[in-house]
Amino acid sequence: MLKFDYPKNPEQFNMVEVPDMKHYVDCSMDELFAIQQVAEEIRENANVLLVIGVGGSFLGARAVIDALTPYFRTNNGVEVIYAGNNMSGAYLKQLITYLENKSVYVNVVSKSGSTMEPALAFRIVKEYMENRYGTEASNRILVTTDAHKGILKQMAEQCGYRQFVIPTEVGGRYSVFTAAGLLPIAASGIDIQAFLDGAKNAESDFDNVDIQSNAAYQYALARFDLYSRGYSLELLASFEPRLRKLHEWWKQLFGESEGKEHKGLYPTTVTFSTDLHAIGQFIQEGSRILFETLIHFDEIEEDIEVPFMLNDLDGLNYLAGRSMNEINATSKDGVVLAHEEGGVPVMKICIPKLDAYHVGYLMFFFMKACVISANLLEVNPFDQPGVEAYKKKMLELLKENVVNIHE
Ligand SMILES: O=P(O)(O)OC[C@H]1O[C@](O)(CO)[C@@H](O)[C@@H]1O
Repeated sequence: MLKFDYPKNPEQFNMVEVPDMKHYVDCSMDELFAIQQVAEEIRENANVLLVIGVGGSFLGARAVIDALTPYFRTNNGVEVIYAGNNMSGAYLKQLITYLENKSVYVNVVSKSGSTMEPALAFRIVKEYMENRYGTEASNRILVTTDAHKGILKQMAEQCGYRQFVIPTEVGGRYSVFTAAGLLPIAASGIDIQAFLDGAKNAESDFDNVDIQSNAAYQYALARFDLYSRGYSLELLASFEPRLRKLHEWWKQLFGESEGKEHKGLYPTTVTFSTDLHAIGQFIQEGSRILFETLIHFDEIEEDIEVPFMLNDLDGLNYLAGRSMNEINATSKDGVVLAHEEGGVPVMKICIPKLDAYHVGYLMFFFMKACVISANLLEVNPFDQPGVEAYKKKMLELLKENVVNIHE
C-alpha cells in the first residue's frame, strides 16, 4: 500500500526489536460509540469546539483536522479552534472575544492533567464558560485525561464533566488514535472509523521483522544509516499546505522520542513550493548536513485547470489545460532531481490518496517507524526527561516572583 523509496540496501544492519503496538489503535466499540455520540451532540449544538491541550494532546487532532478539512471555512459545521498550547496573554484575550456570540463546547485534553499551558488556559476558559452558561457549562466541558489519576481527573469528578480516557500506557505523542485525537476529529466531521481502519491496517502491515516488506522498518533503517554517516537533520517535506500541522505532529513524535543522550536527528519540516522560495537556497547549496523525506499523495480530491489566455500575455499557455495538482507533482519530481544533484539524499513516501483512511495509515506508519528508529539509536522512545528542565526553571522563577509580590 505504502510505496517507499529508500536509497540503499538495508540488510547491512543489525535487526532490532519491532515492538507490538496494537494497544495504540485499540479503541473499543463502546468508546468509539461514546465519542461518536458526543461528537454528534457537539455538531448539533455548537459552532465552535475549543480544544485545550499542548504537544501530543492537540497536535494529532489538529494534524488530521487540518489535513482533511477545507482550506477556507464554509459556514457549515463546527469550527475546531485551539488554546493551551502557548502562554500568550494576547491570544487568550482575543480568544475570549472570539467566543462571544458563538455556541461553544470545550474539550480539555491533558494526560498528566497538570501541564501548565493547558491548565492556565482552562482556568480562564472555565471561568468564562461558567459566567456565560451557568450550570449548563458543566455539560459543555469535556475532559480527556488519564483514567485514574491527575488533577484534571479530580476536577472532572468534582464538577461533573463528561470524561474520555487516554490509556495510561499510551504517551501523549502516540495518542492520536485514542479519545485525545478521535473526539475533536469526529466533531469536525471526519470519518474516524476510516481513520482507525487505516491505522489498524498499518499496524498489521508493519508488525513483522521482514525488512524487505516492512516499510516502517525500512524508513527507520534508512534514517539511521544517514545519521550514522554524519547527517544531522531530517527535513520532512510535502507539497500540500494543509499538511503543515501533520509536520508539527511528526516533529514532536521524532524530536521527543529520539532527541536524548546527545543523540538523534534534528527533525524539521518544509512545505513546498512555498519554502523553496525561502529555504530552497540552503537546501540546494548550504552545509551538507541534511537529507529530505518527501510525502506525496498520488490523488487529491480537488483540483483546478490552468485556463487558456488570449494573446498569452503571461507566456503560460504551454500549461493551459494542465491541472494544478499535476503541475505540483511535476514540481516534486523537479525538486528530487535538483536536490539529489546538489548532494541531498531524498526519500519518498508515496500515499495513494489524501483521505481519512490513508492519513490514519501514514500516522501509524510514522509511530511504528519512530519506535523502531529509537531502538536503533538505543534510546527510550517513550520518555521525555529533557522537557522537564525548562518547566523546573520556570516554576522556580514563578514561585520566586510570588514571594517578591508578597514582600
Ligand atoms: O497531556 P499532557 O500531560 O498535558 O502533556 C502534553 C505534552 O507535554 C509533554 O509532556 C512535554 O512536556 C509532551 O510529551 C506531551 O505531549
